[in-house]
Amino acid sequence: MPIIDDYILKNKKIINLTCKQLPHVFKNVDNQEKIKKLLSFIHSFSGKIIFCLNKKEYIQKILKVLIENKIYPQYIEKIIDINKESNFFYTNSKLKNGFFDKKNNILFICTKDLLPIITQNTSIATIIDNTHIQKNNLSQLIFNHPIIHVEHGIGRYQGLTTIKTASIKSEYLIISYAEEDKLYLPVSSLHLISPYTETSIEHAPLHKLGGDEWNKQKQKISKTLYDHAAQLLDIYANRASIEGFSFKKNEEKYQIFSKDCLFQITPDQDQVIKSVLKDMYKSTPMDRLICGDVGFGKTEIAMRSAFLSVSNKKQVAVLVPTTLLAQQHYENFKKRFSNWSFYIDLISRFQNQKQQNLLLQHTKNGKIDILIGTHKLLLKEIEWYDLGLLIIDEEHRFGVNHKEIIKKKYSNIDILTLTATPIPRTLNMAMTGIKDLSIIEKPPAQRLAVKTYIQEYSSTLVRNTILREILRGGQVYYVYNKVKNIINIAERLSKLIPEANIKIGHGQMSNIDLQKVMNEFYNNKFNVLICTTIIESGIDIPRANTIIIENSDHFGLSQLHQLRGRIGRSRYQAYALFLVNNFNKMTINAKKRLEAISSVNNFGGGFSLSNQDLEIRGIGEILGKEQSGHMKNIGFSLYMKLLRNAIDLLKTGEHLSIDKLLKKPLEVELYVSSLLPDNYIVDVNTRLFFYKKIFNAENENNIEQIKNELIYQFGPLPDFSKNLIIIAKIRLIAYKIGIKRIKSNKKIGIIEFNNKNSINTQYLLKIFQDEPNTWKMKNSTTLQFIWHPNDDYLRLIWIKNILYNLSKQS
Ligand SMILES: Nc1ncnc2c1ncn2[C@@H]1O[C@H](COP(=O)(O)OP(=O)(O)OP(=O)(O)O)[C@@H](O)[C@H]1O
Repeated sequence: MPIIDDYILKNKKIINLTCKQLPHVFKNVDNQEKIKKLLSFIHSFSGKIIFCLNKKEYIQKILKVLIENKIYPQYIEKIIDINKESNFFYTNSKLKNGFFDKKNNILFICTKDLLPIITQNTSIATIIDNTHIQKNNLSQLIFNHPIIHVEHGIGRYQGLTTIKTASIKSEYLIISYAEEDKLYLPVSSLHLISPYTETSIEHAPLHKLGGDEWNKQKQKISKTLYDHAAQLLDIYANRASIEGFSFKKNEEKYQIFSKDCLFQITPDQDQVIKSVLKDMYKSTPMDRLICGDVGFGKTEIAMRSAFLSVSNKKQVAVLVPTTLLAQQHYENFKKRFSNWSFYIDLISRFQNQKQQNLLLQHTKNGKIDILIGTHKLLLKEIEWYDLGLLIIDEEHRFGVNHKEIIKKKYSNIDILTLTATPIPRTLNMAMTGIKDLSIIEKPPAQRLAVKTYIQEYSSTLVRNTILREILRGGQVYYVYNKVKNIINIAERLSKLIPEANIKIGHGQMSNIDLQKVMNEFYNNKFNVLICTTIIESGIDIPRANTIIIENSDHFGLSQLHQLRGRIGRSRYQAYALFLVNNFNKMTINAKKRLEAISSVNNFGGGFSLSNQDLEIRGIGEILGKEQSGHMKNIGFSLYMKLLRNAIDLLKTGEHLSIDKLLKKPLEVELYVSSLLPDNYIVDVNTRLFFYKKIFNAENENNIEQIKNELIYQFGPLPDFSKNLIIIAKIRLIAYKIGIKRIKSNKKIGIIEFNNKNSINTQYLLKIFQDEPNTWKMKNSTTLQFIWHPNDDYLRLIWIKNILYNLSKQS
């Protein structure tokens, strides 16, 4: 799953210079060093540049700096204070026609609330003057925010610093602890820290460096982790022991069914379908979660698995959250299976008792092959002739109670769960491996990312937005979530846009009326549907490509994402306009949600939004009460990390202790300067991002890719950064063969092995023979060496080659 940083850097080329440095540039215009950095950035960047400044006085200051340095005429076409422009559409069209179509570099000056609008445009660098907007990326470290270090506990992140000891330069993360102690953490050890979001920022319970408190907490937690891991292993074992049905392949029929699909499935869809079918061929019951963002084509996967089931004479239940979606699926399944004689039916709360009884009878006697329905499918009275597969669509919409019923009622059949925005509990199950997980990462071809705007309500804006859509022949969802007033909204909009043909749809209408409206909308009989969130789940109307949501600050994050997912489902550009009444009156969490939704404006954001949602809401929601208490002490990320280690240890039958859980990290100190200098990458968060990426890389190829990414974005690697890349590769190999520590001073060094290692002893003997003056055994697990070449880079290459050969088994 790409994290947001990744997305920003890879796809949009937005560089956020939200660092503590920049305000100083503005406040302290005499600081030549900082001005130089800023100017070098402007010179090096070939896209468009926005300065997003909070205070008017900064605008004056930066203008002064730029004009004094003759930057203005050469690099900047125009400087405007966008904040003066109150009407978004005016601003936006101006952006499009006036500035952003031009190839020259542009400097934009604006205040932060307008940033989401401007960043819709590609190739923009934004320079933001405080950390406010960055909060939307919660996975990133924020100055002064609490973080947790596995060995030292909770402290506060205080930025990065370069430290030079005996001519060696490296970069360190500063973490402050209680009593003003500070820890300097080498960037190669970033994996030891995790975010801590359990309390408000101010109330984080900081630990004392070297104190006992943290160790005590960890000891306590190891017991809980043990129990939790054992419980999970029990679940895996139970699952593996349940005997299910193993479906038989019928390649010929399956190929015919696949060929009927109206589109070419994407490689991701293909991969996911293969995993699903493979599960179904096995005799243990499938429990697989398919995560694919809104509109990515999960339904076809459901249909193909259903086909395998019914062609094995096994019934299929398709459980969906709303009657509207049930109806849509019913029609789509009927169309998709129209060349086959399988019997498909729909159960809903709108059927009368007689109709329902008949359905129940047909389900019991096996007449029905595929039954689609809402919670009705969970009724006690439903009995199946021979059920083989349960498909749960929009899993995030079902509560714990429903899931309990499912577990009991459908314990030994195959279950396929589909979701775009998994809820924390499900995410957790996938993370701990209780469920198998497949992800559809990419959308079908020809999709365009929805353009999202967050604006205060304005009737002109609403009129313009609706008109633009209907004039190009498209349709509009207008979401207003209070049934009581919805009729007034319809009147207001009819007056405002007499050109539009408007109708209402909501959950309190009779099923027949609602169905009629939806059918008419589907068939383009009118062009604006004013509706509640009933459309939120799965509704698929390719011609509807604008959505306007009133009071969008009252909606949850995944709800907003789902609603936006109703548009942009074909090849047309779609627009989402999230309206709020008053920016200044929004709650902090509402702001965070809207910032998050506008930042995840791309495809595949559902998964990261789920994670962000989790962080906004706090982790209390993820597990039962018992574990969440303990998690509060150590933070969600660390808890999950330790839990995974605990499961691994238990599997090997090892005794579990906190030291083992923490897996002492590998130490590499090689007496060479290695860092990404701040004149190479100015922004501290971007540096951190790359450090994390480099040291988390899974193999050498990944490191090479990151190196190329750096060169592409920031130019040729400085020498110190070349060293960093080699050190990352050294760490990878060292870890793989079971090395505990590599350490050196200017002349000699040591390589210390773990007791369990996989080094090639033949090669070890060979180096003793070939270079007797260089190598000796210091003790049974430690090798000592003398450094040969003088050049730092060559030394690193030398040691890397030695390790590489030690890792090769003959
Ligand atoms: N490979 C593909 N190529 C082209 N169109 C596709 C492809 N896969 C699916 N589609 C179309 O994309 C639209 C969305 O697909 P689908 O309804 O299956 O999405 P979904 O993943 O279920 O979304 P949601 O989570 O919003 O319910 C449908 O109109 C479908 O026909």
